[in-house]
Amino acid sequence: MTIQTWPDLRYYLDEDLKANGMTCWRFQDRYRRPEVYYQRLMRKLEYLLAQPGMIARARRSLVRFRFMRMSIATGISIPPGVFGPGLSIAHYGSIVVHSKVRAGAYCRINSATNIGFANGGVPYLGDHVYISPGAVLYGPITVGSRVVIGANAVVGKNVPEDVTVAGAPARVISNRNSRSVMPKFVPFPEEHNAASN
Ligand SMILES: CC(=O)SCCNC(=O)CCNC(=O)[C@H](O)C(C)(C)COP(=O)(O)OP(=O)(O)OC[C@H]1O[C@@H](n2cnc3c(N)ncnc32)[C@H](O)[C@@H]1OP(=O)(O)O
Repeated sequence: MTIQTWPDLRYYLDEDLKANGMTCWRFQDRYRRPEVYYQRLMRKLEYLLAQPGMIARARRSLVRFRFMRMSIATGISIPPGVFGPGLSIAHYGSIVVHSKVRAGAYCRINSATNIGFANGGVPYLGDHVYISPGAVLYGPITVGSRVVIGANAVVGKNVPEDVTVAGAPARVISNRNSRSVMPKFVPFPEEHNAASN
């Protein structure tokens, strides 16, 4: 699912706020939560990229400019169209994600992480994947839903659902899933919840 319509955009913005522990967006949050502001500009850009016409193109240029400026200010480089609804970016600071990566809903990503291209492809991540600080994911791999990637893990192979992996190279260290490490405010809706715990 990607953002195509105005209701899609509203849905993504609402789920992103929930996943970041917020109930509404106020002007001052641009300065208090710059990583969430970055994310909102990313969602607006995703919406505008799907709109035809001259006006949309003009608005797209403006939003893209503000998005790029926030990218430099926050150190976050997540291209539009990568993460599903309910993304939660834990802190500003270096986060780099390749534009072809696809990730599901309600993922949480920490700083000093990199999800990138290698061996001819990029990772595909399921829902509710928790990425700890310093993790690197690369290559044409699949990371199952509700996985925890440990701090400083180097992940270059497929990871099954509902496990915790850590180390370099990463290996499964337990069958604990991301429910145990996600903050309480990250939603686990029923449809994303079937196999957890
Ligand atoms: C600013 C902020 O606060 S942002 C938030 C930052 N914090 C985080 O993101 C939390 C990151 N947490 C981790 O990395 C944790 O280690 C987890 C969640 C991956 C694993 O936690 P647990 O399931 O409790 O694992 P546990 O501590 O029992 O360790 C099990 C084994 O894995 C090893 N292990 C755990 N984490 C790692 C790791 N990141 N890298 C390598 N080995 C690890 C342990 O040494 C232990 O090995 P042993 O059995 O040989 O002694």
